Amino acid sequence: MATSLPAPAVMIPPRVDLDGDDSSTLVRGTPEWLRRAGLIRCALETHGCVAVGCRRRVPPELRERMLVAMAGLFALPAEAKRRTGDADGPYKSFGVLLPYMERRDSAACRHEAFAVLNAGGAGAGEVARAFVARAWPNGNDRFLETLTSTAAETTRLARVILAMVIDSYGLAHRSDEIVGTTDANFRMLRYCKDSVGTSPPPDEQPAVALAAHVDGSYLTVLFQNDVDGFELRTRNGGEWVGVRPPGPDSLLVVAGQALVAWSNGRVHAPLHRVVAVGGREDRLSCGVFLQPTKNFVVDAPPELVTADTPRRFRPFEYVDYLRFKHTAGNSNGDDVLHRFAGM
Ligand SMILES: O=C(O)CCC(=O)C(=O)O
Ligand SMILES: [Fe+2]
Repeated sequence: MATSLPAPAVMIPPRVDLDGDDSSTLVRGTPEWLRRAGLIRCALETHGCVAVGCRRRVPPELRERMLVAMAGLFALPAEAKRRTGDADGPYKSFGVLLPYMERRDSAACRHEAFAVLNAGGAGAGEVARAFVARAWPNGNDRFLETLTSTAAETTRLARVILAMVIDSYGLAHRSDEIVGTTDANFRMLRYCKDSVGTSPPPDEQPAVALAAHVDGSYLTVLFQNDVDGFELRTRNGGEWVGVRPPGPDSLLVVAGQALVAWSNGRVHAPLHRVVAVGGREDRLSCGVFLQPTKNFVVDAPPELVTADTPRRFRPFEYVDYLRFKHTAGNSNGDDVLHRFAGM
């Protein structure tokens, strides 16, 4: 009798609503803000991810519009997509494989990604306009408006979540400086059903469409269409579990290594990947990577270095960490921060 692998475990990340109980906004510093901040922090320490509900900032209509816009972008001829790529410019885009991915099997080729760098700060509008002008020389105002709104709102949300985590450690007086020195890169991904769309035979592991990695950001805030495939490795057991997407009302927040370093190892940045689950449609996902600005020195505050929790990482400039992580030969596994800055 044929044996099959057990069905992969699925986790449903805890969900925290940021909209407030009525139409009011959640007010910073209030007991309710701190209560929800505590839930987010706890989820990031335990699982490295959390789902957040935020209809006000990123309403389902905007997500839907962005997903439709992305389908149009990915449907462009390869030549138009390639035009958006520029190793030296702000468009680290189509077909650009990071060194750590090149060394892997064809998994790296099973997805396409566009990155619009610095999509959340001053000058974000210019960057988005330049990106769109490269993809559509005759212009595409609708795409530009959708990209700009989605990147801006998702970035704002990511900054609120980062402030909540910092406040939740009792360090509200440090939030403004840390949150104010962040960059946000917006990323759009497609996992093509033609290359990943067949379910593996029951006795085989699923095909990996985005190689396992950790994010370098403080936080990554993602949403997707209804094609699953995101998996993470749990903190203690180390097994791969599928993450059930939180639905059209919420976004998935994944912790990255900058937050691990800042929190002196309290937050967990999970190793994650995207696998083919077989489908009728392409998987589309997008989101914002909120990270320290290049020359920001990431350093755990003295309040988080205690007798029980001695310093785990030396202070480092974020750009040096990125350089280390993207150097061929330094894999992008969950030990990269430890190898770069571990004490
Ligand atoms: O497609 C996804 O949901 C995950 C993307 C991701 O992990 C990344 O781009 O770092
Ligand atoms: Fe990632």
